[in-house]
Amino acid sequence: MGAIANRSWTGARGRVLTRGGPSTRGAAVTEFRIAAIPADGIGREVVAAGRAVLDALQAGGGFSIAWEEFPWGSDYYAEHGVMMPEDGLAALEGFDAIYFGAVGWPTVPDHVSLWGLRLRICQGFDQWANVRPVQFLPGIESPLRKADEAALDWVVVRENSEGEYAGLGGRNLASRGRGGEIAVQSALFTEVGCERIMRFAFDLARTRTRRKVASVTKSNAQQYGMVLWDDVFRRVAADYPDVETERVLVDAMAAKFVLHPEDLSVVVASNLNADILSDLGSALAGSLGLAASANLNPERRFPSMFEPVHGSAPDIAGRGAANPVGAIGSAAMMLEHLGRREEAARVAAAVEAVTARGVRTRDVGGTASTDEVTAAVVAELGV
Ligand SMILES: NC(=O)c1ccc[n+]([C@@H]2O[C@H](COP(=O)([O-])OP(=O)(O)OC[C@H]3O[C@@H](n4cnc5c(N)ncnc54)[C@H](O)[C@@H]3O)[C@@H](O)[C@H]2O)c1
Ligand SMILES: O=C(O)[C@H](O)[C@@H](O)C(=O)O
Ligand SMILES: [K+]
Ligand SMILES: [Mn+2]
Repeated sequence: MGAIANRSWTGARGRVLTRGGPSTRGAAVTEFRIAAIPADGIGREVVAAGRAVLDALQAGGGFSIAWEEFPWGSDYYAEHGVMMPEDGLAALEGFDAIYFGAVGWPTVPDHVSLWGLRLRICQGFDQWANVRPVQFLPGIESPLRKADEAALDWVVVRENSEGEYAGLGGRNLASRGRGGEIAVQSALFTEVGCERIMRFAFDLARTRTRRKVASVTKSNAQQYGMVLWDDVFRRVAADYPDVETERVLVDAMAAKFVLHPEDLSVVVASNLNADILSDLGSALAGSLGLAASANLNPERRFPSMFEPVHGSAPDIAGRGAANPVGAIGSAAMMLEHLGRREEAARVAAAVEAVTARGVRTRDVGGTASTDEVTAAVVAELGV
């Protein structure tokens, strides 16, 4: 996780807050306006944890955070019939960043909750790059026998605006009579969409020790969209002769995650392929609860959104058992995005010190609660 803070997730083109910019109050104190959307289940528990860490950090001076919390999610849906208000995006637009928990609860169909909140924000704000690091933390055991710090250190770069999540298709209940229903779910691949995520991946690879990008494809079976994906990859790669490349079919990449993790650095994949692979990567690092992510609008025309990779985990919600490390790591990525690298590095180092000491939640073999891990991280910050 140290690497989360030490690298620029926006790649070589990374700039600090050109959109709007922070307001300044008093001498050299920067104030960030951050929208918190905890949403559902353990999303609420881990957002509270991440906020506690950031609040402890801001108490130490240098910057301050003006939080505004939005009560959107499945409870809001029960009351209002929508996951967020019609003008919700307009309400978020003026913020410097969005800190998100997780959306989804058994009372609302998952496709309604996901499309009504997370995808509405990601797609509405053109957060087309979803950056999901997979990293080794001290004191945490990986299910991979051979994994150590060097082997488990890669980033899944997820195309976050189109592909299998284009929402194209439909269901026809009537045309073929009872029992004959049909549904079509199409994927959309555009040259522009493929090119921008691939350039992002190559720029990111140039900031890493191992300059390599692996492209995940399925062009043997998907002869239109994925062949375009491959063609664009080849063309973009030609502009980065200093970066090693590889093209791997998604099923083989799943195996490679397990068998040759040391051979990966940046992994670029379409929306659905990356969604699946990033959960596998998190599990290999030890738990879904460890993984951080950033939904970036790299041009900074809109706020970017930071959230743990995991969902609302109804099976453990409300018990104080959620691992807050993924959410805290996402808060560190948010700080880095806001230009506070030094503080981001301190958060990452504090988390590493805490896991190394054995203060861990149950999913990673410990006995500590969400609050205990959070308090240990805050104490470690020493502010
Ligand atoms: N970005 C998001 O908001 C997001 C992501 C994934 C799933 N979802 C939604 O979340 C709901 C539950 O989905 P799911 O069960 O498939 O995935 P999940 O990520 O919520 O949980 C999968 C498993 O991992 C465990 N887990 C996840 N996060 C953990 C943490 N921080 N600490 C300890 N254990 C953790 C859970 O207990 C569960 O056993 C669904 O409604 C789904 O649509 C939302
Ligand atoms: O966007 C998705 O696919 C889901 O919310 C979730 O699985 C995620 O990874 O964000
Ligand atoms: K999430
Ligand atoms: Mn997922």
